[in-house]
Amino acid sequence: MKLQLALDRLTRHECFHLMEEVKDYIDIIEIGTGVIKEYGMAIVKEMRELFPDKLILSDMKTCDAGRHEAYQAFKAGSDMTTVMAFSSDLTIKDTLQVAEEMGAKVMVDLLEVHSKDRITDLEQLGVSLVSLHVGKDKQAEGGFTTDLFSLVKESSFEIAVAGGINLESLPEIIQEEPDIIIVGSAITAADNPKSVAGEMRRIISQ
Ligand SMILES: O=C([C@H](O)CO)[C@H](O)[C@H](O)COP(=O)(O)O
Repeated sequence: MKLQLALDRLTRHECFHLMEEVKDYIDIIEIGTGVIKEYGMAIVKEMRELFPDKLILSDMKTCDAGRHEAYQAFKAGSDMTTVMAFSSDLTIKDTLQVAEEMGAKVMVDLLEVHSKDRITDLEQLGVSLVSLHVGKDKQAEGGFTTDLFSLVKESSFEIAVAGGINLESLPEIIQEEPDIIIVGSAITAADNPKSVAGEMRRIISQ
């Protein structure tokens, strides 16, 4: 089980400072959508240079122009990019094709997908990694809960989970054995990010 740190709603300086602080506990650095919108692909390139041993996911949240955006992410040094599950099949196919060509990976974001039919479509498109995700705004009604796993039950996907996951919710979530735990604010907005990241790593490694 991997721990992915989502760098969202942070300045460039805060992103690098935080990563330095928690790097020992993190497997995947997620450059958040808003951070990419603020600083462009340049910040992905800089992270790649500073953290050559970490996996990097650019949270592009692509919903159109899949080929172009996938090239942007991978050419900047990302190991993974994200595409929205509600996008056209053609967008998802193009993104997957570029990833294959570049030896990289695509995480399909299931934000607001509730239909098992879409899950079947994604399997048929050759998707291998999805994220069960409760969006930031939706978290006002509650964060990620284990009920969400039912959407992908019996699928063969690798599963990532995201949406307000914290030290309190983590122990129950790991019982479902997802492949990737994505955590943002619980670490980035903590008084002591290093101690929260360390504790999360300890819980995941148990
Ligand atoms: O993808 C995310 C969200 O849509 C904001 O861009 C976050 O990276 C993800 O939800 C993890 O962050 P937290 O919910 O703060 O843990």
